[in-house]
Amino acid sequence: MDTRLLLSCLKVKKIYGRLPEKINNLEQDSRKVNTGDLFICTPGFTVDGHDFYEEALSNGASIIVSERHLEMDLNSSALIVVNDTKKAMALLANKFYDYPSSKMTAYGVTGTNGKTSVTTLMHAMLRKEGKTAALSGTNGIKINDEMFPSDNTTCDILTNQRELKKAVTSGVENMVMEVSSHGIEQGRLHGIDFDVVTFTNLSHEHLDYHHTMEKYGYTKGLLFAQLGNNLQNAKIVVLNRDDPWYSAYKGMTAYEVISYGIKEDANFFAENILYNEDGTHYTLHSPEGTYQVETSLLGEFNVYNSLAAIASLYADGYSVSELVTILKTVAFVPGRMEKVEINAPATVYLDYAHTPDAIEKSIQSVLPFKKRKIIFVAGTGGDRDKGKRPFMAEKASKADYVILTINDPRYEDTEEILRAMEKGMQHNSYVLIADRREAISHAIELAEPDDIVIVAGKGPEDYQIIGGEKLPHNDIEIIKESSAKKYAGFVSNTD
Ligand SMILES: CC(=O)N[C@H]1[C@@H](OP(=O)(O)OP(=O)(O)OC[C@H]2O[C@@H](n3ccc(=O)[nH]c3=O)[C@H](O)[C@@H]2O)O[C@H](CO)[C@@H](O)[C@@H]1O[C@H](C)C(=O)N[C@@H](C)C(=O)N[C@H](CCC(=O)O)C(=O)O
Repeated sequence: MDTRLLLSCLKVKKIYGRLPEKINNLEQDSRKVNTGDLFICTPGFTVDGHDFYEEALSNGASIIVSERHLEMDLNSSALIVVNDTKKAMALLANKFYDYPSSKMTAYGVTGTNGKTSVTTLMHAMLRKEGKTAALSGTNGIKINDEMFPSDNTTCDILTNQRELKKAVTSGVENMVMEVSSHGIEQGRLHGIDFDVVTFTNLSHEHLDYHHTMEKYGYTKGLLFAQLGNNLQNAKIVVLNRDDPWYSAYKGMTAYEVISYGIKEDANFFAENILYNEDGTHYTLHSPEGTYQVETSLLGEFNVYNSLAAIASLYADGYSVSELVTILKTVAFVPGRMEKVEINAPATVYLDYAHTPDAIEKSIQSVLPFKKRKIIFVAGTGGDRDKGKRPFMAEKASKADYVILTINDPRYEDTEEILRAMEKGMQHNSYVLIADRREAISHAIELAEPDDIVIVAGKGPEDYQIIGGEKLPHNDIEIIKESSAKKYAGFVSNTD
């Protein structure tokens, strides 16, 4: 791209050296820089990108964007000094990739729990409507039906803009993005021109990062408030009417609000809810009339998730009756109360729940059809929000038997993690097993006919982080292997 055109979006303090005519690429990681790239030095949580400008230069960077003066050979490269490199990166990325989000219908979904379910549902429903759609979130980036891995739930600004550009270039007209509070706080969303943003719920999570619920809630709210930065086209905010943050978020946005819920009067209101093993049925009152909704998704939290997905797509003009019909055909959201197909007299679900609230909802969702015991595998992560641990165990205590284990130990002492969780246990039917594989096998080993096992914590993730290493790990495979071992020779009555 022409350098002067690119830089026209920036307010620079000073330019040193001679600018090249063209820039090949933007990069924030010195290790990935190639000849002719512009390298932006950003201060991080672990290291400062300014410490790597020499590596970027030796890899061929022709421009360094920095917050301070740097010693470098200004005959072969240029230095641009700005006040805030993170903000500069957002401006440069949008300009370089030509504002891709403004060329598509962009949906953003935020909240503590339910982001992956709502975005996955919306993406699946858009695809079933025959639309082109990208999905970005915890499970990676999906362009139409092709999946690509990604490092964060909400990618960094450069990755976001690059992937959006890729989607636009391949003709994609819609994108659905999971928006994390880290993403909002770190400016990973700057310049993304959302058309509809949706809030699921807010509960205890990430307090290692945000410190208080007030700060966490306020950060989430910025997504609704910052929509006001771009007043060019109509935008809609979709809010959970039953969440205590509803009024605050309604007040923070300048845009029209559509509400959904099952308790307080809402634009999309569900009643007569029936839960059973094969799914959920409810009556939906909507601005377009009343409909009977049938979904194979389990539990009250999925009533909220399905309402959020329907309301968000309605906000962009889809007909409620069509959405209700399409919802019936969406089988499940991977790793979210997903029934694992095994040849066994017990039922096993895989779930991503790793917050107190999500664990409570996960157990609640099977209570209506509980016949015998509920065995719950509860896992938490090392080096992450430590305050939530006892509360997770407290909620897990609603199950008859609990196995406390670890999702990703990272660098933390596993005994310490388990002991912290254990403090919240409300009964004595539990065991601590640090090794996740062993914990899952133990749950399956204990399960008797008609028991329900819920393996929670990692959902469909295919790795485990131990120390600094990302090792292969798959809960579903372990469930299947353990069940095959325990129930070898079992013949189902329905076969
Ligand atoms: C604490 C945190 O959020 N860190 C995020 C942050 O990293 P950072 O700013 O600390 O980066 P850093 O490693 O210190 O490096 C600073 C700069 O030096 C550069 N560098 C570094 C090393 C080098 O050799 N050369 C070099 O140029 C880096 O490219 C970077 O530009 O910015 C990076 C790019 O956006 C993120 O990938 C990274 O997420 C880390 C991996 C992470 O684990 N984040 C979690 C907490 C997170 O964001 N989670 C949410 C999900 C929450 C939910 O479940 O709801 C998410 O959206 O994923």
